[in-house]
Amino acid sequence: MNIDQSKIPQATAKRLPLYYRFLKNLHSSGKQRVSSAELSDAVKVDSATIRRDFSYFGALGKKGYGYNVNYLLSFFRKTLDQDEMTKVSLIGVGNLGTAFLHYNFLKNNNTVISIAFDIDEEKIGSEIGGVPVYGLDHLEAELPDDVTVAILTVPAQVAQSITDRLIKKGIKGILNFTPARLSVPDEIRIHHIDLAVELQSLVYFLKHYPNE
Ligand SMILES: NC(=O)c1ccc[n+]([C@@H]2O[C@H](COP(=O)([O-])OP(=O)(O)OC[C@H]3O[C@@H](n4cnc5c(N)ncnc54)[C@H](O)[C@@H]3O)[C@@H](O)[C@H]2O)c1
Repeated sequence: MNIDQSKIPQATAKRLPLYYRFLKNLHSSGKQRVSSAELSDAVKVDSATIRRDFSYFGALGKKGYGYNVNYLLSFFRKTLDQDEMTKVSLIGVGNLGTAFLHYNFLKNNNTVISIAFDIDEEKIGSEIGGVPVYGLDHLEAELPDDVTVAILTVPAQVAQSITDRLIKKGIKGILNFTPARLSVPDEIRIHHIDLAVELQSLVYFLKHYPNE
């Protein structure tokens, strides 16, 4: 089935990796079908939302049968480009950056950090978690053209200038962990991740919706 991916709402697209991970586990345990109620319980998304999400990609669960796990998995694999390895760069090999380099992204999807940059002479030339660390001076020379995603874990004050260089070099998407609000051209995609905001939101929900 051919699905126009630009028609999938962003909120739905964001839940795909969640569904994918759970379905992969189901598949490896030998399960062939799953109901939206089971899925809902596992991924903590209400079943009406799941049914709506799945309807965008033509998976219409049958009453009393549920969804075909194989069909969904192959759809997700294609949609999330799981058949292709996505190489990612990481800039700033400090506390956070080092933890990411040690974390095995491959475990859950086909994303791998393949190259890292820093300015610290002690880190430059080393390998951390199997990933080579280069000097930021060599960004333009060393960043391969097929790496189009970058994770930013540098101090906030240098984030914008590094972002400008990354974009010039062809980076299309940035996962920004720094508190800096970055200005980028419209065609560049930035996702901000802020643990403090997430924590605050968690505490807020616990306080105001304790029984949900
Ligand atoms: N989003 C979150 O939830 C969250 C949580 C913790 C920290 N942070 C942010 O993440 C960033 C990194 O935090 P950390 O604790 O790992 O800091 P850190 O000081 O341990 O690491 C920063 C690294 O960046 C390197 N660096 C400095 N200037 C550079 C440059 N111009 N080019 C390349 N590398 C450079 C440093 O040598 C160091 O290795 C900070 O901006 C911090 O505020 C975000």
